[in-house]
Order: sequence, then C-alpha cells, then structure tokens
Amino acid sequence: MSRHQELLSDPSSENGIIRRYDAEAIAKYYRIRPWLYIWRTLTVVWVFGTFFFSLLWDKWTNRTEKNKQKRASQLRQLLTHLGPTFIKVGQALSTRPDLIRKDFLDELIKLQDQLPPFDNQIAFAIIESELNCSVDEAYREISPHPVAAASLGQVYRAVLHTGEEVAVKVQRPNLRPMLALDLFLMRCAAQRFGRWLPLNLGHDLTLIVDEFGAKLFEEIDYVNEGHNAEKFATNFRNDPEVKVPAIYWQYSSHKVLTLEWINGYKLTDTEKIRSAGIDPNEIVKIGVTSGLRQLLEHGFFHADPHPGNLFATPDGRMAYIDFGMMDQLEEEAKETIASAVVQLINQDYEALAEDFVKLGFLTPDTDIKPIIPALEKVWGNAIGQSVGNFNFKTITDEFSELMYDYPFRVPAKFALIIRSLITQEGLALSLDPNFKIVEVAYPYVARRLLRGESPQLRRRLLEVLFKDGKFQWQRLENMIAIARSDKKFDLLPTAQLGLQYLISDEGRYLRRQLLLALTEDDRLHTEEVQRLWVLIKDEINPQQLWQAALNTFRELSVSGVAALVPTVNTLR
Ligand SMILES: Nc1ncnc2c1ncn2[C@@H]1O[C@H](COP(=O)(O)OP(=O)(O)OP(=O)(O)O)[C@@H](O)[C@H]1O
Repeated sequence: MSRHQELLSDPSSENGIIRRYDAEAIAKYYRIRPWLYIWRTLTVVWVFGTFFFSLLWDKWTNRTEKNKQKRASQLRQLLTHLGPTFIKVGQALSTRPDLIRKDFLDELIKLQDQLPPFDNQIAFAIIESELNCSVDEAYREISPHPVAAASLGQVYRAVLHTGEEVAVKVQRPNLRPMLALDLFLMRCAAQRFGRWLPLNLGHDLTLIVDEFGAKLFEEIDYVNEGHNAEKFATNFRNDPEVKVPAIYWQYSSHKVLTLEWINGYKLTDTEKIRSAGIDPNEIVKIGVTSGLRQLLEHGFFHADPHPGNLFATPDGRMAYIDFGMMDQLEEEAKETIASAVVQLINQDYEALAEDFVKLGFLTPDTDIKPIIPALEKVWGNAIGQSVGNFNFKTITDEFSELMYDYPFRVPAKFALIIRSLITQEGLALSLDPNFKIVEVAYPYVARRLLRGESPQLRRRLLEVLFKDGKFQWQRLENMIAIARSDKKFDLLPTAQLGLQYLISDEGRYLRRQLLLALTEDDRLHTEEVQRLWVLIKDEINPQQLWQAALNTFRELSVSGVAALVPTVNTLR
C-alpha cells in the first residue's frame, strides 16, 4: 500500500474524537465526561459575560457611540485570547455584513492568525510520530525555527534528501480535541439560546454550528488539503500564469503536510515585487482573472486568498498556497453569477434582483419590486460617475446598509466568495492604487459569454441580448467593445463559434430572433448592424470571415447545413 493510500484509509481517532466532524459522537463523548468541559465553559462564559456587560454599561451610561471603537477592538482581542475555534468564528463572521455591525466587522476583518508559535520540540515530535521516521530521515535540512505560525499550524522550510526545497506544515498539538470541545459548547449554547437571538440567519443555529464544524474539521485534515491542492493544480494545468505547489505524499499525513517551497514574494510586498523587476499590474490581472476562472469556470475556488496565501514568483507567475478552505459552486450558480455581473453592468436591476433570488440572497417569496429602486441607488452610489469606478469594497459596504432594510441574507457559500473578491481587490489596490476591477473582470465575463463554449453560457448570452423579446443592440455593442479591450480576446474564433452556433440545431431560436430583430419596429436595423461592423471590421476582414464561414460549413455535419435551409428559406 502506498503512503498516499495508507493515509486515505486511516480510520483512527484522536482522544476519542473521530476525524470527520460528527456532532452526535462529540456530544456523546463529552456528556459522560463533564470534568473535561466545565473549566472551558466557565472561561468562555466569563470572557463573553464581561464583554456583554461592558456593552450594556455603555448603553446605560450613554457611551455606546463614544466607546464603539474600543469595544470592537476588545471583541477582536477576546476572540484571539479564546484560541483557534473562536478566531475562526471571528474570521467567518467578518464576512457577514448581514449579521454584524459595521464597526465590529471592520475590526474582525483584521483578525489575522495571531497566535505565538508552539515549541519546536513538540513540532518535531509530531513530525516523527506522524511520518514514522526521524526528522533527519525525512529531511536533509530543516529550519531551526518555524518561518510562519498561524491559528491552526506552523510552517518550516526544509530540503528533502533528493534535493527539493519544501515547506513543512505541522499542525498545533491537540487541535482536534480543542476544536471539538469548543464546537460542543457552541452547539449546546445554540440549542438552548438560539431561538432567543434576534438574528435572521436563514437556518437553525445548530445547523450553522454543524456546517462550521464540518468545514473546520476538513481544514485541519492536511490529507484533504493535499487533495484540494492537486485538484486546483489540475484545473490550472493549462494556465502558464498560475503556479500551485506539488505535494510530497511520502512526507505528509493528516497533521503534517510537505509541499513544494514557493520562491517568491507575498503580494503585500509591493516594493520587493517591483525591485525584482516584476510588473505588479500583470500580477494583479493574473490574480483577478484566475479568481474569476475559479468562480465561473471550475466552480472550485480558493476561499481564503488572504495576502499571506498569494505569491508573485520571480518569473512573473502567481502562486497560490493554503488549500485548507476550498468550496465548490454548482453549474447553475456559476452561470447566474456570470449573468449577474452582466446585469450589473447593463444596469438591469430587475434582472439583477431575479438573479439574487436564484442565488439565494433573497427568498423566492420576496416581493422584488421595492428592492429594484434600492438596488439602483446602491449601484449608483457605488460606481459614482462611471462603471470603471466600481469596487467591491464600496459595493459591499453599500449592500450591508441595504441588508437591514430588505430581507437579504448572505448564503454561507457566497460569504466566502465575497470575502475572496474583496481580499483580491484589496491586494490589487495595494499593488496598483489605480486598479479598476471592472477593467479586468468585465472583459473576461464578456469574452466568456461571447465565446459561449457551453450550452448554458450560450443560453445566458441570449438572455442578456434579448430583453422583453427585443434584441438589445446596444448591449451587444457594449459587450464587443469591452471584450476587445482584453488582449486575450480574438474576435475571429468567436465569430466562428457564433456562426457555428447560428447554423446548428440549437441555434434555431436565435436565428429566428435575429431575423425578427433585424426587421424589428418595421424597419431594417441597418444602422445598428453598420455600427457593429465598424466595431469589428479592423479585426475581421471580409475575406477572413468568409474563410471562417467556409471552415465552419466544412466542419459541420450534413445536419448542420440542413439546419441552415429553413433560415435561408425564411430570408427569401
Ligand atoms: N509552499 C510554501 N512555500 C513558501 N512558504 C509557505 C508555503 N506554505 C506555507 N508557507 C508560509 O507559511 C505561512 C502559513 O502557511 P498556511 O497559510 O498554509 O498555514 P495555515 O496554518 O493554513 O494558515 P491559515 O491560518 O492562514 O489558514 C504562509 O503565509 C507562508 O508564509
């Protein structure tokens, strides 16, 4: 059995707590061992009790406004003091503008992994017991101290006997029982007091604790992280701009992860990046485009792209590390996000509100009418004079205000996505203060829609191009103009794809609609067609287009050509 298979089949448990999060099993374990949780319960109750009392005191003495900042900072400190589970809760809450006051939110966002490193002796003992060999047998060299310490583990730099440079991630001792105990207490509190909380969580609070627990347990399983890294690498295998470290399974376990060392500069080190001769703008573009590819193409996305997890490599690529927290988007959600971006840019707020319902931000029974003008206002405030000024931070700030007035809620998955987008944008802005996310994002979305590689995307394009049964010439023009601003966008293959689609069986509806559109309002829309032609004529010369059309016919089966006959007949 290989080391990798051996790791996968390891059913062992730790201190009676099994590997996968199982709320019932954890409760059963602690219920008969009250001495294990009494002290922790008292500590947690005391820490939160004092905090809530100080909030009440502020209210009684009319100092809420004055002490706002101080209390927010105290909340961050007390979560840090209570350890990994509470730091993680704080990090998760920092993505929930619908649940948390804005001043607390700003403070929670700062919640980085601020724990001191643990003892080297303990770390090395963990490596030895996990890998079943001495540290010297596993690594030719290893740094005497960790190069980084985070909430869940710490990282050493090492060299394998075969010469490869690696990062060795070692998990904090006793982490699983610690998390299990805190989750048990949180669950008990949720069961007892959940119903009294004045929050619209959309779910039972115990379910939320369970979902959080399951994610956390996944995150501390380094075998799972290794798999995520490999899946992510496979998705980006044809992308020369993105680097993902390889996993050395032979030196990895559930608590030790050995992975390729990334030589590069964290995206926060702007100066170092510049002095290494790397163009920060290019890195920003790679970051945003690879972020969008994860969301809209692969559906498998890095849910924790904070500055420490992204590097610029000396050869101008962007490297991702830390695959503990990943999430998966369904096909339907991917498409709806793509269309929501387009609705936003097209300023079609009704369609946007409908997309919000589809994505779960609004329940299907919500009356969207009053929300439409509110969305219009938020968007108007957020973009100011032009679409180019759009940024996610402003828009989410505006949205968090909206959430109090309308029945919005943030589905857990989107909380991660939104955080991921804001982080990427923040990073981009730190590298290039003039950065406009729209300038990179929209050409990408437009390019994807126009290329329409999948039937679903083609359907979306149709939805965007036809509103109330009318063809939206202006939208097509906008989209082509914007997509063209992207260097990667080549009109010819797109035109060819469009043509193939038009004469295919699937394109019957579009053929008919286009013909109707051309003669809409009892006039031939030659003006619009001419404007479109002016937009594309520099890149497509008629000869090339003719050649592309011939190629398309040649590639198409007889059925494709047959599909064209009715269209030609209609034209006559
Ligand atoms: N492959 C690598 N190459 C170079 N440095 C690395 C690598 N992996 C980790 N590091 C360093 O270790 C730090 C912590 O690593 P990582 O983020 O994977 O740990 P973590 O415990 O999962 O942290 P978090 O609490 O943020 O999830 C990184 O910020 C980076 O500085």
